[in-house]
Amino acid sequence: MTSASSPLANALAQLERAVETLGYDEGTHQLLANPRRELSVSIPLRRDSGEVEVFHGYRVQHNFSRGPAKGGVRFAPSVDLDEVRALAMWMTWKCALVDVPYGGAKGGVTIDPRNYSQAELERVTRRYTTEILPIIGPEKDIPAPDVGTDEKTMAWMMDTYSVAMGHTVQGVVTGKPVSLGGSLGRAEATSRGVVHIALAALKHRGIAPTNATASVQGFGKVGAGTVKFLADAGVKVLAVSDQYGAVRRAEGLDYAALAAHVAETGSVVDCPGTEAMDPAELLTMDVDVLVPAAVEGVLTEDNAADVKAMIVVEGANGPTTGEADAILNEKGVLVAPDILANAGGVIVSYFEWAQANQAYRWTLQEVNDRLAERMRTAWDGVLAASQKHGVSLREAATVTAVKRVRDAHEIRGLYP
Ligand SMILES: NC(=O)C1=CN([C@@H]2O[C@H](COP(=O)(O)OP(=O)(O)OC[C@H]3O[C@@H](n4cnc5c(N)ncnc54)[C@H](OP(=O)(O)O)[C@@H]3O)[C@@H](O)[C@H]2O)C=CC1
Ligand SMILES: O=C(O)CCC(=O)C(=O)O
Repeated sequence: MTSASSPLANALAQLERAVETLGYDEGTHQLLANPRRELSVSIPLRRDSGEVEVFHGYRVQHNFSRGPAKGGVRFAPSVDLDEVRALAMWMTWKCALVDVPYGGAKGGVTIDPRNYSQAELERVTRRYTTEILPIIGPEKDIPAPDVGTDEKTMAWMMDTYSVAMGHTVQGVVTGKPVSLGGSLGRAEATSRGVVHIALAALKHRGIAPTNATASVQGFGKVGAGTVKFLADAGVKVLAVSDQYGAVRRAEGLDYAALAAHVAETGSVVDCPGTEAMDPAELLTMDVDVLVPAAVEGVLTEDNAADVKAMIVVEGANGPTTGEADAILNEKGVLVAPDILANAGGVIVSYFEWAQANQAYRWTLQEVNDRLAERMRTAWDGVLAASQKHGVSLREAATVTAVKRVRDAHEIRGLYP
């Protein structure tokens, strides 16, 4: 059952508003609301101890009107079919918004990877890949990392798929290790993109980066790089959190010290030179920019009114519930929505796929320059649409993306 503030309810409500604005009929609405294809699988694992455990896994392909489906694979205890449906729908809008030639998909396995050995995670990944193998492929659906997965997961997925095909297929996943055909710059691309948007938003609000402060929720693949690139730009990052707690430093956190401490202990908690703080307080502390970069639904009707940041940059997918979004808009907070702010990852995934298809490697400079250009273009377009129509950045972004997807259906002749 989808609760009123669940990610799926949130994604469907965003779509409904865009459909209303665009004046589409109910048939078109349903075409855009329903995933094209969903696969639920069960994944038996023989644990290192010899016991057998069975996990649930999913791959949802929301739309392929603009190209093959594209989106990450999440390993987390929260994963269920509705969460994956929401994330797949957001991928469709994200890919359309930044104009990469993909539809949207997402996958996941309901598992807490922290409780399993690397050998167990490899077996889970290989079995999951085998189960979803009939519907993935470089021209069908191209997975990538998300919460709880990484380049190693992608290497196992690529290998499992390639063994089944009888030859190496680099284009079946992105976010692979560079030594296996991954792109230079993919690992940090989402964070770089988040920071391009944060800096554009600060500029729009007339705040110099060197006068700005920020807090970042999450210190994983997206959050850690965000701390680094914000600090590199001169922004003082005052606080950061992970699943275990939060830390702060009034003079600004030292990224290198945090990264070294996390490499040693697995958490930002107790990093030397920092003070412990309540993780909930990080979301409402007095900073210019708040970057939620962990999970969905963290800004809610219960804390949105207390948010002091005047800029929120959504590194995570769906961190703001519909109710919180309305409160933040009412307060005049500039919310850079997920489908814009965290699109750097899929943009460089597209570059990685293009490099695999071309069998030609781009330099890091080329990747970063092209990423920056695409993020700037997307920001300018969304800001212009929001100003022209007097709507939030989220509404402007969603309407732009939904229209592109619906237009692709119409041009292809698949339109009802
Ligand atoms: N990776 C990518 O390229 C992209 C990711 N995203 C989105 O960004 C978000 C983060 O993904 P990613 O960085 O890849 O995932 P990771 O698994 O690498 O990191 C997740 C981070 O969130 C932390 N976390 C989890 N739950 C909480 C919580 N309740 N409070 C505070 N921190 C928490 C984790 O803590 P701990 O370290 O303790 O486990 C970890 O630091 C997700 O919404 C994802 O969908 C969006 C676009 C692309
Ligand atoms: O890189 C990709 O293909 C997708 C990344 C992703 O899952 C996301 O943007 O949410």
